[in-house]
Amino acid sequence: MNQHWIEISLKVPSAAADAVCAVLAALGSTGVREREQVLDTFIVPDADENLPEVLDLRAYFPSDEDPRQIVERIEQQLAPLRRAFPSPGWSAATTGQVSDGDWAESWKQHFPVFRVGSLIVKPSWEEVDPGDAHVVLTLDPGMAFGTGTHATTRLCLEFLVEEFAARASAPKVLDVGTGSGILALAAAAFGARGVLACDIDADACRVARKNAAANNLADRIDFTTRALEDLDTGFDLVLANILAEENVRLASELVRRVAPGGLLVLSGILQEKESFVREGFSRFGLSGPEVRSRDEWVCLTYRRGA
Ligand SMILES: C[S@@+](CC[C@H](N)C(=O)[O-])C[C@H]1O[C@@H](n2cnc3c(N)ncnc32)[C@H](O)[C@@H]1O
Repeated sequence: MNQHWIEISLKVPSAAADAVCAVLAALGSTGVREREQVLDTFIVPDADENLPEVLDLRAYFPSDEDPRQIVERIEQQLAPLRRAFPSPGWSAATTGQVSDGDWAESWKQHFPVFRVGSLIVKPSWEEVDPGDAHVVLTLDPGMAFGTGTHATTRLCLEFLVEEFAARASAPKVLDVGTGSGILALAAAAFGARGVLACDIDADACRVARKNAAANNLADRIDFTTRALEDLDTGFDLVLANILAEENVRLASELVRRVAPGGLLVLSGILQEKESFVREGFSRFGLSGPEVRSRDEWVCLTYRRGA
């Protein structure tokens, strides 16, 4: 499929970048890049880190829209942000049309089809032959984290594939920090008997619901923005791909939600933070952890006593 896209270029002061990306997403952008990088960042930037003062953004819209109207709507929506973040760094939004042959090729480098055991995750623009895979999920890059390309997500997917292959009964699953919904979708598709997925970010829940519907899994997963402490308990698998600090901060609430004999999977942990997380979970009498690692990330799986 040779799909065409409208590319919007825009320079923005870095302080306004999050708000600008939210505006672009709300206006229908299917993705935003900063130079060659995809804005799918896991690590909260260090306050002392020297970020460039001006970011050169590229946002992509489906080509069935009128480019002039897109620019007009963007400029209208950005007017309050230009006032709130006064800077000489702002540029006007400009458009060009690109085809799969150019930007989407580099997009594809960031979001290739990938396989984890019996699971295939693919973007909607790719057709795949499932072969002997049990599950094929379609997930497009959007404004929520989690197309599976990040090591922390991949580690959780590896866990899910192995766990579902090994267990005799269908588990009840809680996905804390669902982002795009990828882990919840995988669990539901592998046959979980119930999946609850939460995220503090309402936009993430909206994207995740859309992804669930696109994969015919909407009736198998409940998405919520409710806080962890307000959620049910008694889950056989609790997945938390959130940062090390957040895992430790939520430790007792996470453990409380695991059913006796159930598993707690903690991801989003840089290797250098592993001992900090182990320490944070040492007081609960859990067994483990089993450790998986990829790049500079680790994923810890604990089991609660039966
Ligand atoms: C790194 S993303 C993980 C997305 C997806 N689960 C994956 O594995 O790719 C972390 C997500 O956790 C959410 N999050 C962070 N802290 C949270 C909390 N305390 N409760 C619920 N969600 C949280 C963020 O909004 C973000 O969407």
